[in-house]
Amino acid sequence: MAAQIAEGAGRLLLGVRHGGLLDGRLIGDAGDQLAQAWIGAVLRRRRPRDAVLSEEAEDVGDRSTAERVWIIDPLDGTSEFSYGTADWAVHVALTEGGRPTAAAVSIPARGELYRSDEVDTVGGPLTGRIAVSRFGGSYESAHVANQLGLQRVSIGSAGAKAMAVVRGDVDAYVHSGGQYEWDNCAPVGVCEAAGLHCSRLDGSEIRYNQRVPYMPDFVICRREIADDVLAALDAVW
Ligand SMILES: Nc1ncnc2c1ncn2[C@@H]1O[C@H](COP(=O)(O)O)[C@@H](OP(=O)(O)O)[C@H]1O
Ligand SMILES: [Mg+2]
Repeated sequence: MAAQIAEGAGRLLLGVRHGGLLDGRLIGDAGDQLAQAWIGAVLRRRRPRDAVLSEEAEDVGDRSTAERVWIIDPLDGTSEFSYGTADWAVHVALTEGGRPTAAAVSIPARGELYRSDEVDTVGGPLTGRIAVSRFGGSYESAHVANQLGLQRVSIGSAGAKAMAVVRGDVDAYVHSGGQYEWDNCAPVGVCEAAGLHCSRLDGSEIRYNQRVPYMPDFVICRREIADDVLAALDAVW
């Protein structure tokens, strides 16, 4: 279900970009609203008993007592989507007891769909690269890059950066300074299924469906470098 939703919303969003008829703020708003409307309708019809936390909607259901909560970002990387690049994503995760148990991330402009039930374990040679935000990343990510000698690669959208680790394009994605649960829940669900290290910057487990859905810091990286990344962070975090 998560994968179908991520793929379907991705098709809708490609439709929103069709023909270059909209631009700027208008295209971002249209994308956010249309993807949210469709995803909300699907979950109401198909999973009426589950609670839903989405960037673009009021909370649905009582998240404080619900065991099953869908955490959705209908369009992550709205500014990249508006700008016309390919680094934007749809995030769909089911959490149970605060952990993602089924997750999908689509990167529609690349024709890619990542799903926790089918993703391969990430292997192959390390690349010596780290994904950072288009806005340059944080002090902590720069420190990790310097300590491990990683080259920084700018990618928009949390989902697109996380999937760059899954694809094997980069070895790590280190974020601090703010994000919400919808920005990283489905990406973390896919990355965990792909055998990657995922934790808060202090090394603790990432838990979702908190009362205030703020998830401001995390690291996603290849297991081979996880100890070194956490040791580097220990000095600054
Ligand atoms: N300091 C911060 N506080 C809140 N949200 C942040 C943030 N930094 C990044 N984000 C959100 O995380 C997503 C990826 O950002 P970035 O590409 O800069 O890494 C974006 O989501 P949206 O595009 O869904 O708004 C962005 O809004
Ligand atoms: Mg987002």
